[in-house]
Amino acid sequence: MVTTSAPHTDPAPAGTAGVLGRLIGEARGVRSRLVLAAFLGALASGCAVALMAASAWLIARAAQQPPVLYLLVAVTGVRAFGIGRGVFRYLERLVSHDAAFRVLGRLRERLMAQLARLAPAGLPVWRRGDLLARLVDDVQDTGDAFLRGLLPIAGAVLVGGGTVVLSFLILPAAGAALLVSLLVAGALAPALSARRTARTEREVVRLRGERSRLVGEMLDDAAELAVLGAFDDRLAELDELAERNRLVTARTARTAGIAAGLATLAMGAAVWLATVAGVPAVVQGDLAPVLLAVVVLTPLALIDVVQAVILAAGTLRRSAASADRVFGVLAARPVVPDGPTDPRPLPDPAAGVAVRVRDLAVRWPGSGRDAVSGLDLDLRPGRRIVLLGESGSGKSTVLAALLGFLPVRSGRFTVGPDGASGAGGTPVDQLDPETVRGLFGWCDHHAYLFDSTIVENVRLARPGATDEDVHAALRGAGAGDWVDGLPDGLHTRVGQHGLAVSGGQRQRLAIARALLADRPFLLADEPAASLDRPIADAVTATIMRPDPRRCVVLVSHRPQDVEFADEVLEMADGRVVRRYPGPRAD
Ligand SMILES: Nc1ncnc2c1ncn2[C@@H]1O[C@H](COP(=O)(O)OP(=O)(O)OP(=O)(O)O)[C@@H](O)[C@H]1O
Repeated sequence: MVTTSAPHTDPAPAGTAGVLGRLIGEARGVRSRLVLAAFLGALASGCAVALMAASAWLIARAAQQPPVLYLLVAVTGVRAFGIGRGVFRYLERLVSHDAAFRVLGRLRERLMAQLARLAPAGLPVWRRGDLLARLVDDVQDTGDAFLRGLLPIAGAVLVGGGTVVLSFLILPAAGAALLVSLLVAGALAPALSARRTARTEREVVRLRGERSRLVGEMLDDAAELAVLGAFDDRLAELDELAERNRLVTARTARTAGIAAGLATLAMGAAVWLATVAGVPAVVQGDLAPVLLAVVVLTPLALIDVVQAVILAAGTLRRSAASADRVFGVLAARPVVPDGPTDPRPLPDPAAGVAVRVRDLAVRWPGSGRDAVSGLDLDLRPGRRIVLLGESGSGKSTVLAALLGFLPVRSGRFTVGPDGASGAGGTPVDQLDPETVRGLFGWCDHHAYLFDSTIVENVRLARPGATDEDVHAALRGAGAGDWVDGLPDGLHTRVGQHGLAVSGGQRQRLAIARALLADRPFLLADEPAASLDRPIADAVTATIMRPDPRRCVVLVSHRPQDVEFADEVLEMADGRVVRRYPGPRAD
């Protein structure tokens, strides 16, 4: 079976500033939307501050009992700011989410393309659950860097700066006091909390990946763990992770709480300082009494703004840790290099294609030795080759190499028209890897079935195929009678992971897929493994049925399978140790 595993360690985490810089780089094309969102956010917060200032002025002025006409503008202003706050916040949400989702959409597309480049040999460097956490939760958190991080901070700077200028114009001492308070509340408090929680935010994200990995493994292997009695150990491990997560989260929350308290105190100090500076100014006639209410009360409206900055600072650190994990996937180098920019054309498959392998050596990522070496192989239309050998002798690796899942370390691997000499073939590294892979059909005993119908599961191999084509492939795979006997026929659902079908039926669906794909080369990796002898014989006979257009390579543990072969290769320790013609050889 073609599976891979290699230890993976993420590179050292990048600093928050570096990751955020890269994230801003990712926002190409939506930057004007982000700037607009920052302005709309500032307008919404600005309306809240203006509402407080206008209300303060209105109350103070009303206390002087002027003709009501003098109050009308302020009354209208209070209404307008009250409405404006909601309207601008709504618009800000609309624009910022639109921008963030565009960035995330592009990021997800690139991640999917990267997974396709890495699969299959390069993917298992991440455990499944961890990779899933990176693709779902971490990408989501990455979007928060804009929505709950950068934008609230940009809005706070704009509205905080504007309020300081306003206060300064009314009473310079109050403006200066507000500036200092804002620096303490909006910069010093978040910076202090950042120092204390720099590692914990990263740890929260890492623990989430760990948890996801563990839960994934428990769900995948639930039956085996239950039988082995190992479920409780896993649950205990999960509990331990949850406890560590609780401790780390509590520490982060405590620090954020202290920072929020400090910020509130600083803003309270701004109110107090404005009062201390404002009252003598009123007594000396330097400040109108109604404006005293404005400079004293306005800082209160900024408390929400600075609290949002403190939350944003925490969000930015967590988002940066998440984005770093996402960028880690994007930065992974594929095991097999991308194809040439200007690939040579393939021979026309209809006219017959031949694959020629000479002295080929390949090795798995992370392994220090070649899994297969010195391999010679000739695949031509109509040939049936059986690979025999002990477990671990390298049979599946030969198929992985043919499928282009592993790079050629040494030797020759060429594709050319049938009948051409070796020199007539083109080396695979000069061809488009996808096109070369398109020459091969693949069928192994772990064929994955999606929770869908039989027809859709088989049609995966050729998306444009009609129901009749699928039915013909199923008949070819010896599953025609079984499918016809089902109440819903082709449209019967196979259940989650194909649990509603037996092992033999699953194999036949896998063969039907390979037949429907109708590729010139069919690679079958122990398709009859774990099947009863009569069913295994029937499945193998179906795959090895003579077809002058198709070449089949069968990996098998069953010596009796040589009866179908033109050529038999026996492998041991990654090398072909014996090669002889099969009974069907010309
Ligand atoms: N992902 C991998 N990473 C590292 N080494 C691997 C990997 N997959 C296979 N190998 C190694 O390659 C060698 C050949 O394994 P391979 O799976 O090709 O043997 P096989 O003959 O197909 O065995 P089986 O019959 O059990 O499937 C073994 O030493 C194995 O440990």
